[in-house]
Amino acid sequence: MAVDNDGIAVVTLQRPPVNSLNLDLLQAMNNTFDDVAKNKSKGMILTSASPTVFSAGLDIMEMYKPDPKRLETFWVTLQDMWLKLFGASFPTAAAINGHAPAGGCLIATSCEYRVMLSGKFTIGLNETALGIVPPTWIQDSLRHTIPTRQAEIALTTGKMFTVDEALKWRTNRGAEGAARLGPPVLEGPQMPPRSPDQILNKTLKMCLSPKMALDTGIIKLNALNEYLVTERTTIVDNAITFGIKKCNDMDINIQKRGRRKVGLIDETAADKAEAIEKCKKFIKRFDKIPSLARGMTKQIFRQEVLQKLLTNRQADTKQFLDLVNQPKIQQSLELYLAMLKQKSQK
Ligand SMILES: CCCCCCCCCCC/C=C/C(=O)SCCNC(=O)CCNC(=O)[C@H](O)C(C)(C)COP(=O)(O)OP(=O)(O)OC[C@H]1O[C@@H](n2cnc3c(N)ncnc32)[C@H](O)[C@@H]1OP(=O)(O)O
Repeated sequence: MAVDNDGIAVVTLQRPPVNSLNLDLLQAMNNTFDDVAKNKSKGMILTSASPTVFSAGLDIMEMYKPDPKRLETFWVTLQDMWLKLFGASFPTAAAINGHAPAGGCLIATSCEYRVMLSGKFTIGLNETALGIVPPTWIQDSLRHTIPTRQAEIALTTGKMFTVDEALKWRTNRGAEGAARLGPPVLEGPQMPPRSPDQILNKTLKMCLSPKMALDTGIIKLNALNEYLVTERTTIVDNAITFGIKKCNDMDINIQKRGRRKVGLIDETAADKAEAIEKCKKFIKRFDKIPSLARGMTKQIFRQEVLQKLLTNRQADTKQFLDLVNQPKIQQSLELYLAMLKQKSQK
């Protein structure tokens, strides 16, 4: 842990090669979170010493052929880590400088703010894809971060989000929708881009002109009708071009406005230093907010989710121990470890 001049603690996970969460690392995290609270730090930023992995999630070695007592302590320590981090009264942010699967995503979603490095990294709760049901409180962490519907789809599909997807969700309207209609007809001498309103107003003006004879007016209206029907694609393209130009003139970012944000991460950064700076900026937002009021408001906001685990802690532990001790799960863990080893040797 390093505390900067502003009193913000930067906590770096440092368990090579992939910061997998074993009992020792979880205990060290818990002690550090207690220190941050005791020192009355202004806030805490979690990051990783690895250049490519924030955290690979739970250390599978803790669950494979486990010692029963250690396994129980491992799970209770993980619960403690989550209760301390999710329930921390001080501001928390994650500078996610690499992959964050499963338990890695849990740490990130337990924080209040997330900045992830742009690049080929992924983040998400992949448990379902591994044949495991994520415990309620782990599901709650995601549901607390992104909209319920997207959380349900992500959890049931074991979705690992790319950085871009984590920031945004699927597209609906906007620039990409326009692209689906084909390339817009750009400005030219024959067809300058005009809004549909401009075209109709001009025709109406012509038709209402006292100089216009009735038969000429009818001919013109018929011509307009034919034009609207046969040239509808061009008209739509022109309307889109017109809209895009207007948005650009008004400095409106249509690319961003057209996409729905999933918000699993709040911002991206080019490197770790920038990610930490952005996290600090988030924490400094609370400089003028009384810290007691802030902390209590956060805890009330998160209370329901925290209380659910506190009430069901023993049952949750028993469920985990029963699951891990199943021969079928032990077999899956063995296969998964072998697969990871094989992949790392390639
Ligand atoms: C199957 C799980 C059953 C769990 C049973 C019940 C649990 C209920 C609780 C549910 C809540 C949380 C669950 C979890 O967190 S489970 C862990 C899920 N994590 C993953 O699936 C990530 C696996 N790792 C990776 O995908 C990659 O390692 C990663 C993208 C993170 C990094 O890739 P990179 O190429 O940089 O590194 P390598 O893959 O080469 O790995 C290097 C060495 O590290 C070992 N490794 C990786 N991840 C783990 C891990 N989670 N636990 C232990 N060891 C891990 C890997 O085998 C390599 O080892 P060697 O160098 O010795 O070959």
